[in-house]
Amino acid sequence: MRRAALRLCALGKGQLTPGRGLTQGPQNPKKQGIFHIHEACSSIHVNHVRDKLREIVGASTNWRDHVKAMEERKLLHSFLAKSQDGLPPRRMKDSYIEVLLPLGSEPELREKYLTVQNTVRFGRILEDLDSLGVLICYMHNKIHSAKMSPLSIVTALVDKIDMCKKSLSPEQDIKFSGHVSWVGKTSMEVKMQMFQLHGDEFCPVLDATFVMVARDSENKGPAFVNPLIPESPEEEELFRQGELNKGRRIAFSSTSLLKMAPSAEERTTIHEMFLSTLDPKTISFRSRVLPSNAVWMENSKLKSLEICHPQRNIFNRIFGGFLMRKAYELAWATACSFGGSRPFVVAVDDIMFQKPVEVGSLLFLSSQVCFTQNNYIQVRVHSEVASLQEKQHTTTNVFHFTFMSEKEVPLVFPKTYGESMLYLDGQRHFNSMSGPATLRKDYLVEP
Ligand SMILES: CCCCCCCCCCCCCCCCCC(=O)SCCNC(=O)CCNC(=O)[C@H](O)C(C)(C)COP(=O)(O)OP(=O)(O)OC[C@H]1O[C@@H](n2cnc3c(N)ncnc32)[C@H](O)[C@@H]1OP(=O)(O)O
Repeated sequence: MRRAALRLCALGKGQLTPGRGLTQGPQNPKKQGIFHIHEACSSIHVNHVRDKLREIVGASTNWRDHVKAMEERKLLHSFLAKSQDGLPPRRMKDSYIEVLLPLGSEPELREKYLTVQNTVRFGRILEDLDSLGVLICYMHNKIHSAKMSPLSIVTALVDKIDMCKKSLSPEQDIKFSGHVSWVGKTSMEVKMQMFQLHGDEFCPVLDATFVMVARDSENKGPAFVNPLIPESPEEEELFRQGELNKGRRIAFSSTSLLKMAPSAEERTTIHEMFLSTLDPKTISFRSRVLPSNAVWMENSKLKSLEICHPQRNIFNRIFGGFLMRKAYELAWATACSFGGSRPFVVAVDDIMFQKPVEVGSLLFLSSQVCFTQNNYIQVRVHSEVASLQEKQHTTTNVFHFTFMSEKEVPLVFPKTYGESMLYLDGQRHFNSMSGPATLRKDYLVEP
């Protein structure tokens, strides 16, 4: 079964090894998973990540110049490699970056990340991870003689994010690091970690794996990426894991309920739920009665609409991080309204960017509770786009979030066959989360 993508785990120092597998120098932070404060000096400021990206893709800060600049990217086509063999291999440390988010020392920056409960907005962290992942891939594919890159790198998948620390403080500096850990022909796996300052040490709080895909200068077709050469047994293990991850993703998608019937056990679950909603007074399959302490799935929905303005775009596509933040915040509100108390996110399952969201489109987000158990609420967010001219809607993403509520929550009951499939899918995502019972209340992550 597929592992949950964002998982809260009890973490002892040393459970994560930042930059693990990297062989030397400043790229090899302490194996124990802790940075000392004086080691933070080589980091770039979080605001510079986007400046650097702008420079690399040749984007402007205003829309009119940006459109022109994107047109000019056509000229970069000639720099694209005809085959992967024509590209020089890179090492993991070539793409290694450290980024500082100085929440402690820059109060004006803190405002952007602050929740009303005085914790860090997790949606903002998702956005930063997305931008960092793209920058890391550009470092891997850097052409040393050119300032701009002919590649358009897009986020394809948030494979997993493991939270490893209790609540994130908005008053302590945060540090990110990451590097490319595996490459295919046109795709790259990126591993990133996040640390927060405690005393004079940066301690691990989050571990993330994204998959990015390289496209040509105009983002119209695939483009080759530089090969990756592991340099040590640790790096070889990371690379091998990347290969296994690819196989695991294929296997997981082939058993999707969109392709295959539910298992016998799952069918029994659904039938028993159906029987428990039949009205004993009428011998009929049609009269349905909601059991006590339960909610019909259709009554657990929240929806939102975004008009996709140019502000958050790359290659005329809306940033993946922005989409993740919007979906996450809607899911949080859905869990809050369903459970009637404050929810804490415990898992984010793989977020697949199936289709781009074009600047100017309408983005419809639809969030729904699809499975519950004890204090846990499994929320699914479906996102689709429509252009202003055409009425036709296209699915771009499906997000799965697991929340833990302060109180026990009602059961959710499907009425239709389609809702039953949503229920089973939610259950699969919930069960793929390892050890929810071990999660503690102080492992808080807010919207
Ligand atoms: C006022 C003006 C303002 C302007 C501001 C401008 C500022 C710019 C600078 C600041 C930038 C900062 C923002 C950071 C941007 C972040 C990037 C994004 O968000 S990007 C936006 C958000 N993202 C999007 O919009 C992306 C939307 N999605 C897509 O476009 C497509 O689905 C696709 C391209 C990702 C794949 O298309 P598909 O037809 O399937 O392609 P192929 O069959 O050719 O396969 C190619 C390779 O991909 C692999 N692979 C594929 N899928 C997966 C997967 N799920 N899982 C794993 N792997 C996957 C597949 O195995 C193969 O690998 P390999 O064997 O070659 O190694």
